[in-house]
Amino acid sequence: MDARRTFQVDLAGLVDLLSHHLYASPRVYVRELLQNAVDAITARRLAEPGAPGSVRLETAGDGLAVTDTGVGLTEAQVHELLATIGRSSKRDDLGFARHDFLGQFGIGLLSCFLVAREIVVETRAAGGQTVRWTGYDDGRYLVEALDDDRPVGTTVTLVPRPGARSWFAPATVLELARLYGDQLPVDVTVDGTPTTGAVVGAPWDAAGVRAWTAYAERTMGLTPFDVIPLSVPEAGLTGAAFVLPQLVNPAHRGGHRVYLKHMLLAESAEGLLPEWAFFARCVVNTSELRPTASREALYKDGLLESTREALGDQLRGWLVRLGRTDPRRLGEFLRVHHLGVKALALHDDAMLDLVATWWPMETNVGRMTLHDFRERHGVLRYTATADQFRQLAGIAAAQDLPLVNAGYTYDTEIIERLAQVDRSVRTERLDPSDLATRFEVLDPGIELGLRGFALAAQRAMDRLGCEVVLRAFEPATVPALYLVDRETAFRQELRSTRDKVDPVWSDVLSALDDRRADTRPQLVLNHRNALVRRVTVLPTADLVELAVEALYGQALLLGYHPIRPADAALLNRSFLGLLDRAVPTDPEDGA
Ligand SMILES: Nc1ncnc2c1ncn2[C@@H]1O[C@H](COP(=O)(O)OP(=O)(O)OP(=O)(O)O)[C@@H](O)[C@H]1O
Repeated sequence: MDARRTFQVDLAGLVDLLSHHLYASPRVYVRELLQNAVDAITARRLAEPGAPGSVRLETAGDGLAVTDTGVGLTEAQVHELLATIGRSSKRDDLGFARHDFLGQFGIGLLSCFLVAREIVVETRAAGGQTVRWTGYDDGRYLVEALDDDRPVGTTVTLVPRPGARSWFAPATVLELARLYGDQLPVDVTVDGTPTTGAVVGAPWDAAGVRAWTAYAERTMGLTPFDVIPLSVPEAGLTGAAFVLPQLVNPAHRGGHRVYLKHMLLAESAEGLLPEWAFFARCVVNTSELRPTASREALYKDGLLESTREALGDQLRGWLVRLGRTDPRRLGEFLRVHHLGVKALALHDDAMLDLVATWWPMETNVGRMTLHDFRERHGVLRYTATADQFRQLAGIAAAQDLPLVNAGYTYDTEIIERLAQVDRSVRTERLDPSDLATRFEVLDPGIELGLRGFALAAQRAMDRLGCEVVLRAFEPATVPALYLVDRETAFRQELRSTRDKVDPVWSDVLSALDDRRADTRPQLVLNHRNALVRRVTVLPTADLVELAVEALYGQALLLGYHPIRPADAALLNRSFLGLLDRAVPTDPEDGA
């Protein structure tokens, strides 16, 4: 005996699955109905090219009727296609989706049960009799032959579920039909109002910038900085990328408006552009990319990947072209989107060149591009933090050292990458302690005369692990500089972090620390500065200490160095000490 049986399907359970796990919202029911109507018209036109193509949605009573001029179904087809979940007429003999059609899974009609308790399909195929199929949400269905002579086509009528009536409000149906179907190549009306064609269409093939701009304003509420036409023939894709007029957060990946065979798939699809292209939003129509079963996103496959690359190339091409033909406009673009372009430059030579040629950077000899800086000054000398630039820009300029502020995001990497890509590019990261080697040493006679001062000053600074050096440098207005080499600065920061974190991290950080490698930070006093010269001849060691401590504190603050507790205590002491000496004592006050 053959023990094989057929699965039973619990329709209520399946509808629940669809509504809670497959579709994001019941609103997709309008899309599925439109899609079936359009596919039926396509099927009819395959045999009868001049056949009418219209879809009428009518919100009579509290339900909805959708009438199409498509192929219709024979009674046998009704039994086969409507009564079997997962059966579709839109797949070929091998079970692949047929290219002409939108549907493929054989579950679309089921989605109507998200909002309807009853679905009635009245349909007539050419040469056949009208058939009425009534499906109930408990899984029963009824098929009857009708004796009427309606034109070839189908009317699907939905009887709302209690609680789902709002999905059938005329304004809602109109809005949804427009949303999903405004690009369909057939006439769709909702209660007589057209929703397709020139009224709200996208200018797919007209492709004029003005038409696209108007489209972007209408659908995305933005006036693009520019419109880049897109085309990827292997994906049957055409459309446009809108360059955003404002800065967007790179972490917030914007979605794209994707139409699949002219039916809206998603208003915010991801994965169509490479991540770096966050300055653009697309609207595209594709015939070859595949939808996920919920039809709300693109299926991630090799074709999507190669399409993404091709679209990335088209955006990159636009940027490079703009650099060649309209640098002023490229400048405007970069002012808004430089972060994205710089991120791109880390991997892409054309973008690297674009940034080096067109992006003006802050330098201590005025704003200029890296390209111009190199032409004028040879070596790309830079500081890796903006604080260091602020501290050293003026001093370096006075020593004739042109300096780029590479403290902004990606700038250091970009400069270093320039040297990797082109061996003739020389770069140099300025180490503050190297700067001291460019300062003039004092005349040995003068130096000898200041020995007493130097000893007292060094005594004051020993407590802070700092070495006092006397030099002469420009600008003379700067009395003192606190210079610490890069490695030591790093370890100092590590130590101050370690003091603040919990023991586990503290141990990890200790392992990175090697005090023996520390070089002592230097307090460089400027003998060209009049105040410093006066300090060097102060009569007592006490006063020298106070004054040197004050100069130290000022140099720390000026250089944006971190203030440790010991520094704060010292600043306090020297400030109050100096104040005490500056303010006359009150004769009345015994103290
Ligand atoms: N308006 C219609 N006119 C003619 N045939 C229809 C109509 N609506 C549905 N059908 C038939 O019913 C079948 C099942 O429809 P259903 O919407 O469930 O799945 P599908 O459109 O094939 O695939 P998908 O789940 O991807 O939408 C279709 O393949 C089609 O043959």
